[in-house]
Amino acid sequence: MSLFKVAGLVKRFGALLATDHVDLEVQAGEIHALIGPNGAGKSTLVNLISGLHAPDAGSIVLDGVALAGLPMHKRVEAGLSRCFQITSIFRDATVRDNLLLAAQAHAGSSLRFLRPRDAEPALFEVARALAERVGLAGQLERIAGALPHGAQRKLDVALALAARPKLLLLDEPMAGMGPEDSERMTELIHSLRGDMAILLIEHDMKAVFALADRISVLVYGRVLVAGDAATIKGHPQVQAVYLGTEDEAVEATA
Ligand SMILES: Nc1ncnc2c1ncn2[C@@H]1O[C@H](COP(=O)(O)OP(=O)(O)OP(=O)(O)O)[C@@H](O)[C@H]1O
Repeated sequence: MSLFKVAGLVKRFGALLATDHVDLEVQAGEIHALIGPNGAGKSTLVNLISGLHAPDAGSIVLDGVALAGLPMHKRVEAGLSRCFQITSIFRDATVRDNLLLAAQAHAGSSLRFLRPRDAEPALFEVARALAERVGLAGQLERIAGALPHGAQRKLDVALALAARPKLLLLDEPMAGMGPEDSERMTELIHSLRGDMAILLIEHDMKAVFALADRISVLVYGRVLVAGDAATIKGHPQVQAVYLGTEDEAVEATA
């Protein structure tokens, strides 16, 4: 049984069908990439999943919990965590303070039974472990806004990991990165494999093909095809969408 399932999801913006009866399944521990040309509806789908938009129809289920209709914090409680295209860090605070805030926000019942004097070291340890997880253990005292772009994106991932998600949504984690930082981010995402399921929205095809167990191709709001990297690479309609003319792309989704 899949960990995460989207079925018949629809979102309209006026006359525009931005999400056209989308079905999507992510297995536990799987990295599932969502690709598609500009305007295909990737961000809209991610916004529906995370709760920024309300769907017009369809269901979104994570580990048996129906997410559609739940406020964002309830979705986080259900096991969903999201990294944003624009980083959500506190730029004037240190890396440690960013992580402490995130750790505290998600500590929930795990700290309730500790005395206050024991809770603080426990939070510091969570913050340290999160920094280590993303390769920022040596940067804890640095002001987050002064970190290089690649390190800020890593911090963003660490903040999302603080929620200990079952499903991590990564929205263009390589955006604005040079080849070296992209390579490092690919390694980081690879290191998360198995600990949680990941839904990866990314334009960097090298990273997508290196990481994804399965890929769904979105075109004009619809899933054109879903499959492993070999299936997607060899799919003539996908090639038409990416390499062909607009007409071919329209035919591909017809
Ligand atoms: N809030 C909105 N109001 C009206 N139309 C919208 C809104 N958000 C997105 N759209 C439209 O929905 C369609 C899908 O856009 P979306 O941003 O989801 O695509 P995308 O695949 O994420 O594109 P990109 O790769 O460029 O980020 C586009 O035609 C876009 O103009």
